[in-house]
Amino acid sequence: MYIVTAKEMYEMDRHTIQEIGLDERLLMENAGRAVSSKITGIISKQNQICIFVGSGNNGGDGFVIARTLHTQNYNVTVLQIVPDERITGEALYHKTLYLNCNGSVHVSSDATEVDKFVTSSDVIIDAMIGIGVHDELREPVYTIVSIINQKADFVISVDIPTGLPADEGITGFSAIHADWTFVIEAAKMSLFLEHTAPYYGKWEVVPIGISINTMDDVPKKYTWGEHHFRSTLPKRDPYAHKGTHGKGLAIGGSVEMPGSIAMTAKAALRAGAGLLTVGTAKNVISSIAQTCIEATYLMVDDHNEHGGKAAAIPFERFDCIVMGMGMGRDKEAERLVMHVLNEANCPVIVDADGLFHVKADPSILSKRSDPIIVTPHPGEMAMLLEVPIAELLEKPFHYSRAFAAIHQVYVVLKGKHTIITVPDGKQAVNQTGNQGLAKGGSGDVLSGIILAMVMQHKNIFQALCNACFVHGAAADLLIRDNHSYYDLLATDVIEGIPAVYRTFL
Ligand SMILES: NC(=O)C1=CN([C@@H]2O[C@H](COP(=O)(O)OP(=O)(O)OC[C@H]3O[C@@H](n4cnc5c(N)ncnc54)[C@H](OP(=O)(O)O)[C@@H]3O)[C@@H](O)[C@H]2O)[C@@H](O)CC1
Ligand SMILES: [K+]
Repeated sequence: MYIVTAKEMYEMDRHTIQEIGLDERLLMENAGRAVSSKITGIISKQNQICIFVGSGNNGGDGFVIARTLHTQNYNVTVLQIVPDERITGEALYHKTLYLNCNGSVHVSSDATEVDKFVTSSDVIIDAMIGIGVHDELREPVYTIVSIINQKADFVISVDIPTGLPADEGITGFSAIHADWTFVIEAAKMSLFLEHTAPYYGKWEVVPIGISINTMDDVPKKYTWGEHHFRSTLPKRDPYAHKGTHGKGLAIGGSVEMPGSIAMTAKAALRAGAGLLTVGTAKNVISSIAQTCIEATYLMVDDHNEHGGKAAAIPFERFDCIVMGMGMGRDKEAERLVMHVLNEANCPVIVDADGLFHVKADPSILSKRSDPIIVTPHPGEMAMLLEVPIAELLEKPFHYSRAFAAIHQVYVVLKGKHTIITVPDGKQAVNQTGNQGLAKGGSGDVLSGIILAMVMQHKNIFQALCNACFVHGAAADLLIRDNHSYYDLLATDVIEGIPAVYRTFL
């Protein structure tokens, strides 16, 4: 499923209409029909339905929905919130068809009238404004939206809640708070932003026959879900040996935080790493070796003796390295991070404290020829980019792309909607996971899964997307079967990985 800006969506519409030749009124018919067939799945013929229609093509979709529901004997009426002369083009064509079927249309934007329609309806269908919104809502739409938000029982938005921007980076708006939104053809960016996503309520994307196979410039953002995972996870070769599945090195852990690296190691092994070495401080080895007996250990740093021993890391033995989890923020850890980035000739994943050390000299990233993957949470990403966290969260696609391009790295920006970005700007949003993952250790587990996936895939983008998928899906299955959002632990997620493989493969 593509994720688009308003501009990209208009270009997809234009291409379908002008280059493919699909009549615009037919496209509107498809849109209205597709949304109607979803709406009939969640309302009943006993419901009083009022469709709020505006002057653009979103309103045109509303008239198609009105006719479709009316001809199927639903109790439906239209409240047109703009004067008749504002309904033009294909929207007027569809209004005429609806009227020809004896559909009823009231024209009013008066607050008292609107209030009456809202309070006497069980279901409001919002087809006032779609992706054509610009700036903050003007009157009378502003007041109509407020009345609906305060008094409506159940609101279904068509394409996007009225008033909500489709794009990232816009904060000054007021919008419908929908219970459900049926999104037309492609997910709009605002579905994945913390400050806009809640306005959609539940949502589903409905295809309407847009055809973009012949477009020169297809959108570079899409969602990553079950069918991607199934089709891209490499099959295990029956003749494989442990080396086939990668020799990984996980560097991190400190006396204060020995658990982080243990979780990374266990998660990597559960996710399919062939061999796993933990590189950590001497006194950390003794404390975690019992909990992760499948791993081997390498002493990379000993704070009690003579400082770093990083030079002793046999880089040639490893296919991929992950570092940073619980390693601490002292100078020795920084030296170790820089040493690995300078010397390792395999993909390196930098997480947690590793990112803090990279901040000292981010130019080190673009100097490497082997791939680098950074896995920040929003706070770490904001720190790396030197922007306020709120600003980052308003434009996470933009900032991920900027960081990936400047430093030529892969970025996994963790969050409710984890965004995976490739240096060339391609982006995916992972579709699995839940709020149970908002706990200490979650990122350490993801790092381990990423390590395992990078070693098993040829394509790093697919590896990162599949790692996020596995991590989130493990949490989803655990919540479904035997945990709650409250009690889920990072170690439970590791033990949930087998269920992901057994369910989806
Ligand atoms: N292209 C296609 O073929 C297809 C398009 N499709 C559908 O069309 C939708 C896009 O349609 P669109 O481009 O006509 O814009 P739309 O969202 O209806 O809004 C325009 C109206 O909003 C008004 N308005 C804007 N800002 C405002 C504000 N701040 N405060 C108040 N009013 C404001 C603006 O008024 P104006 O500012 O011009 O006075 C104008 O009247 C899309 O979301 C999808 O549902 C599908 O059917 C598939 C085929
Ligand atoms: K709408």
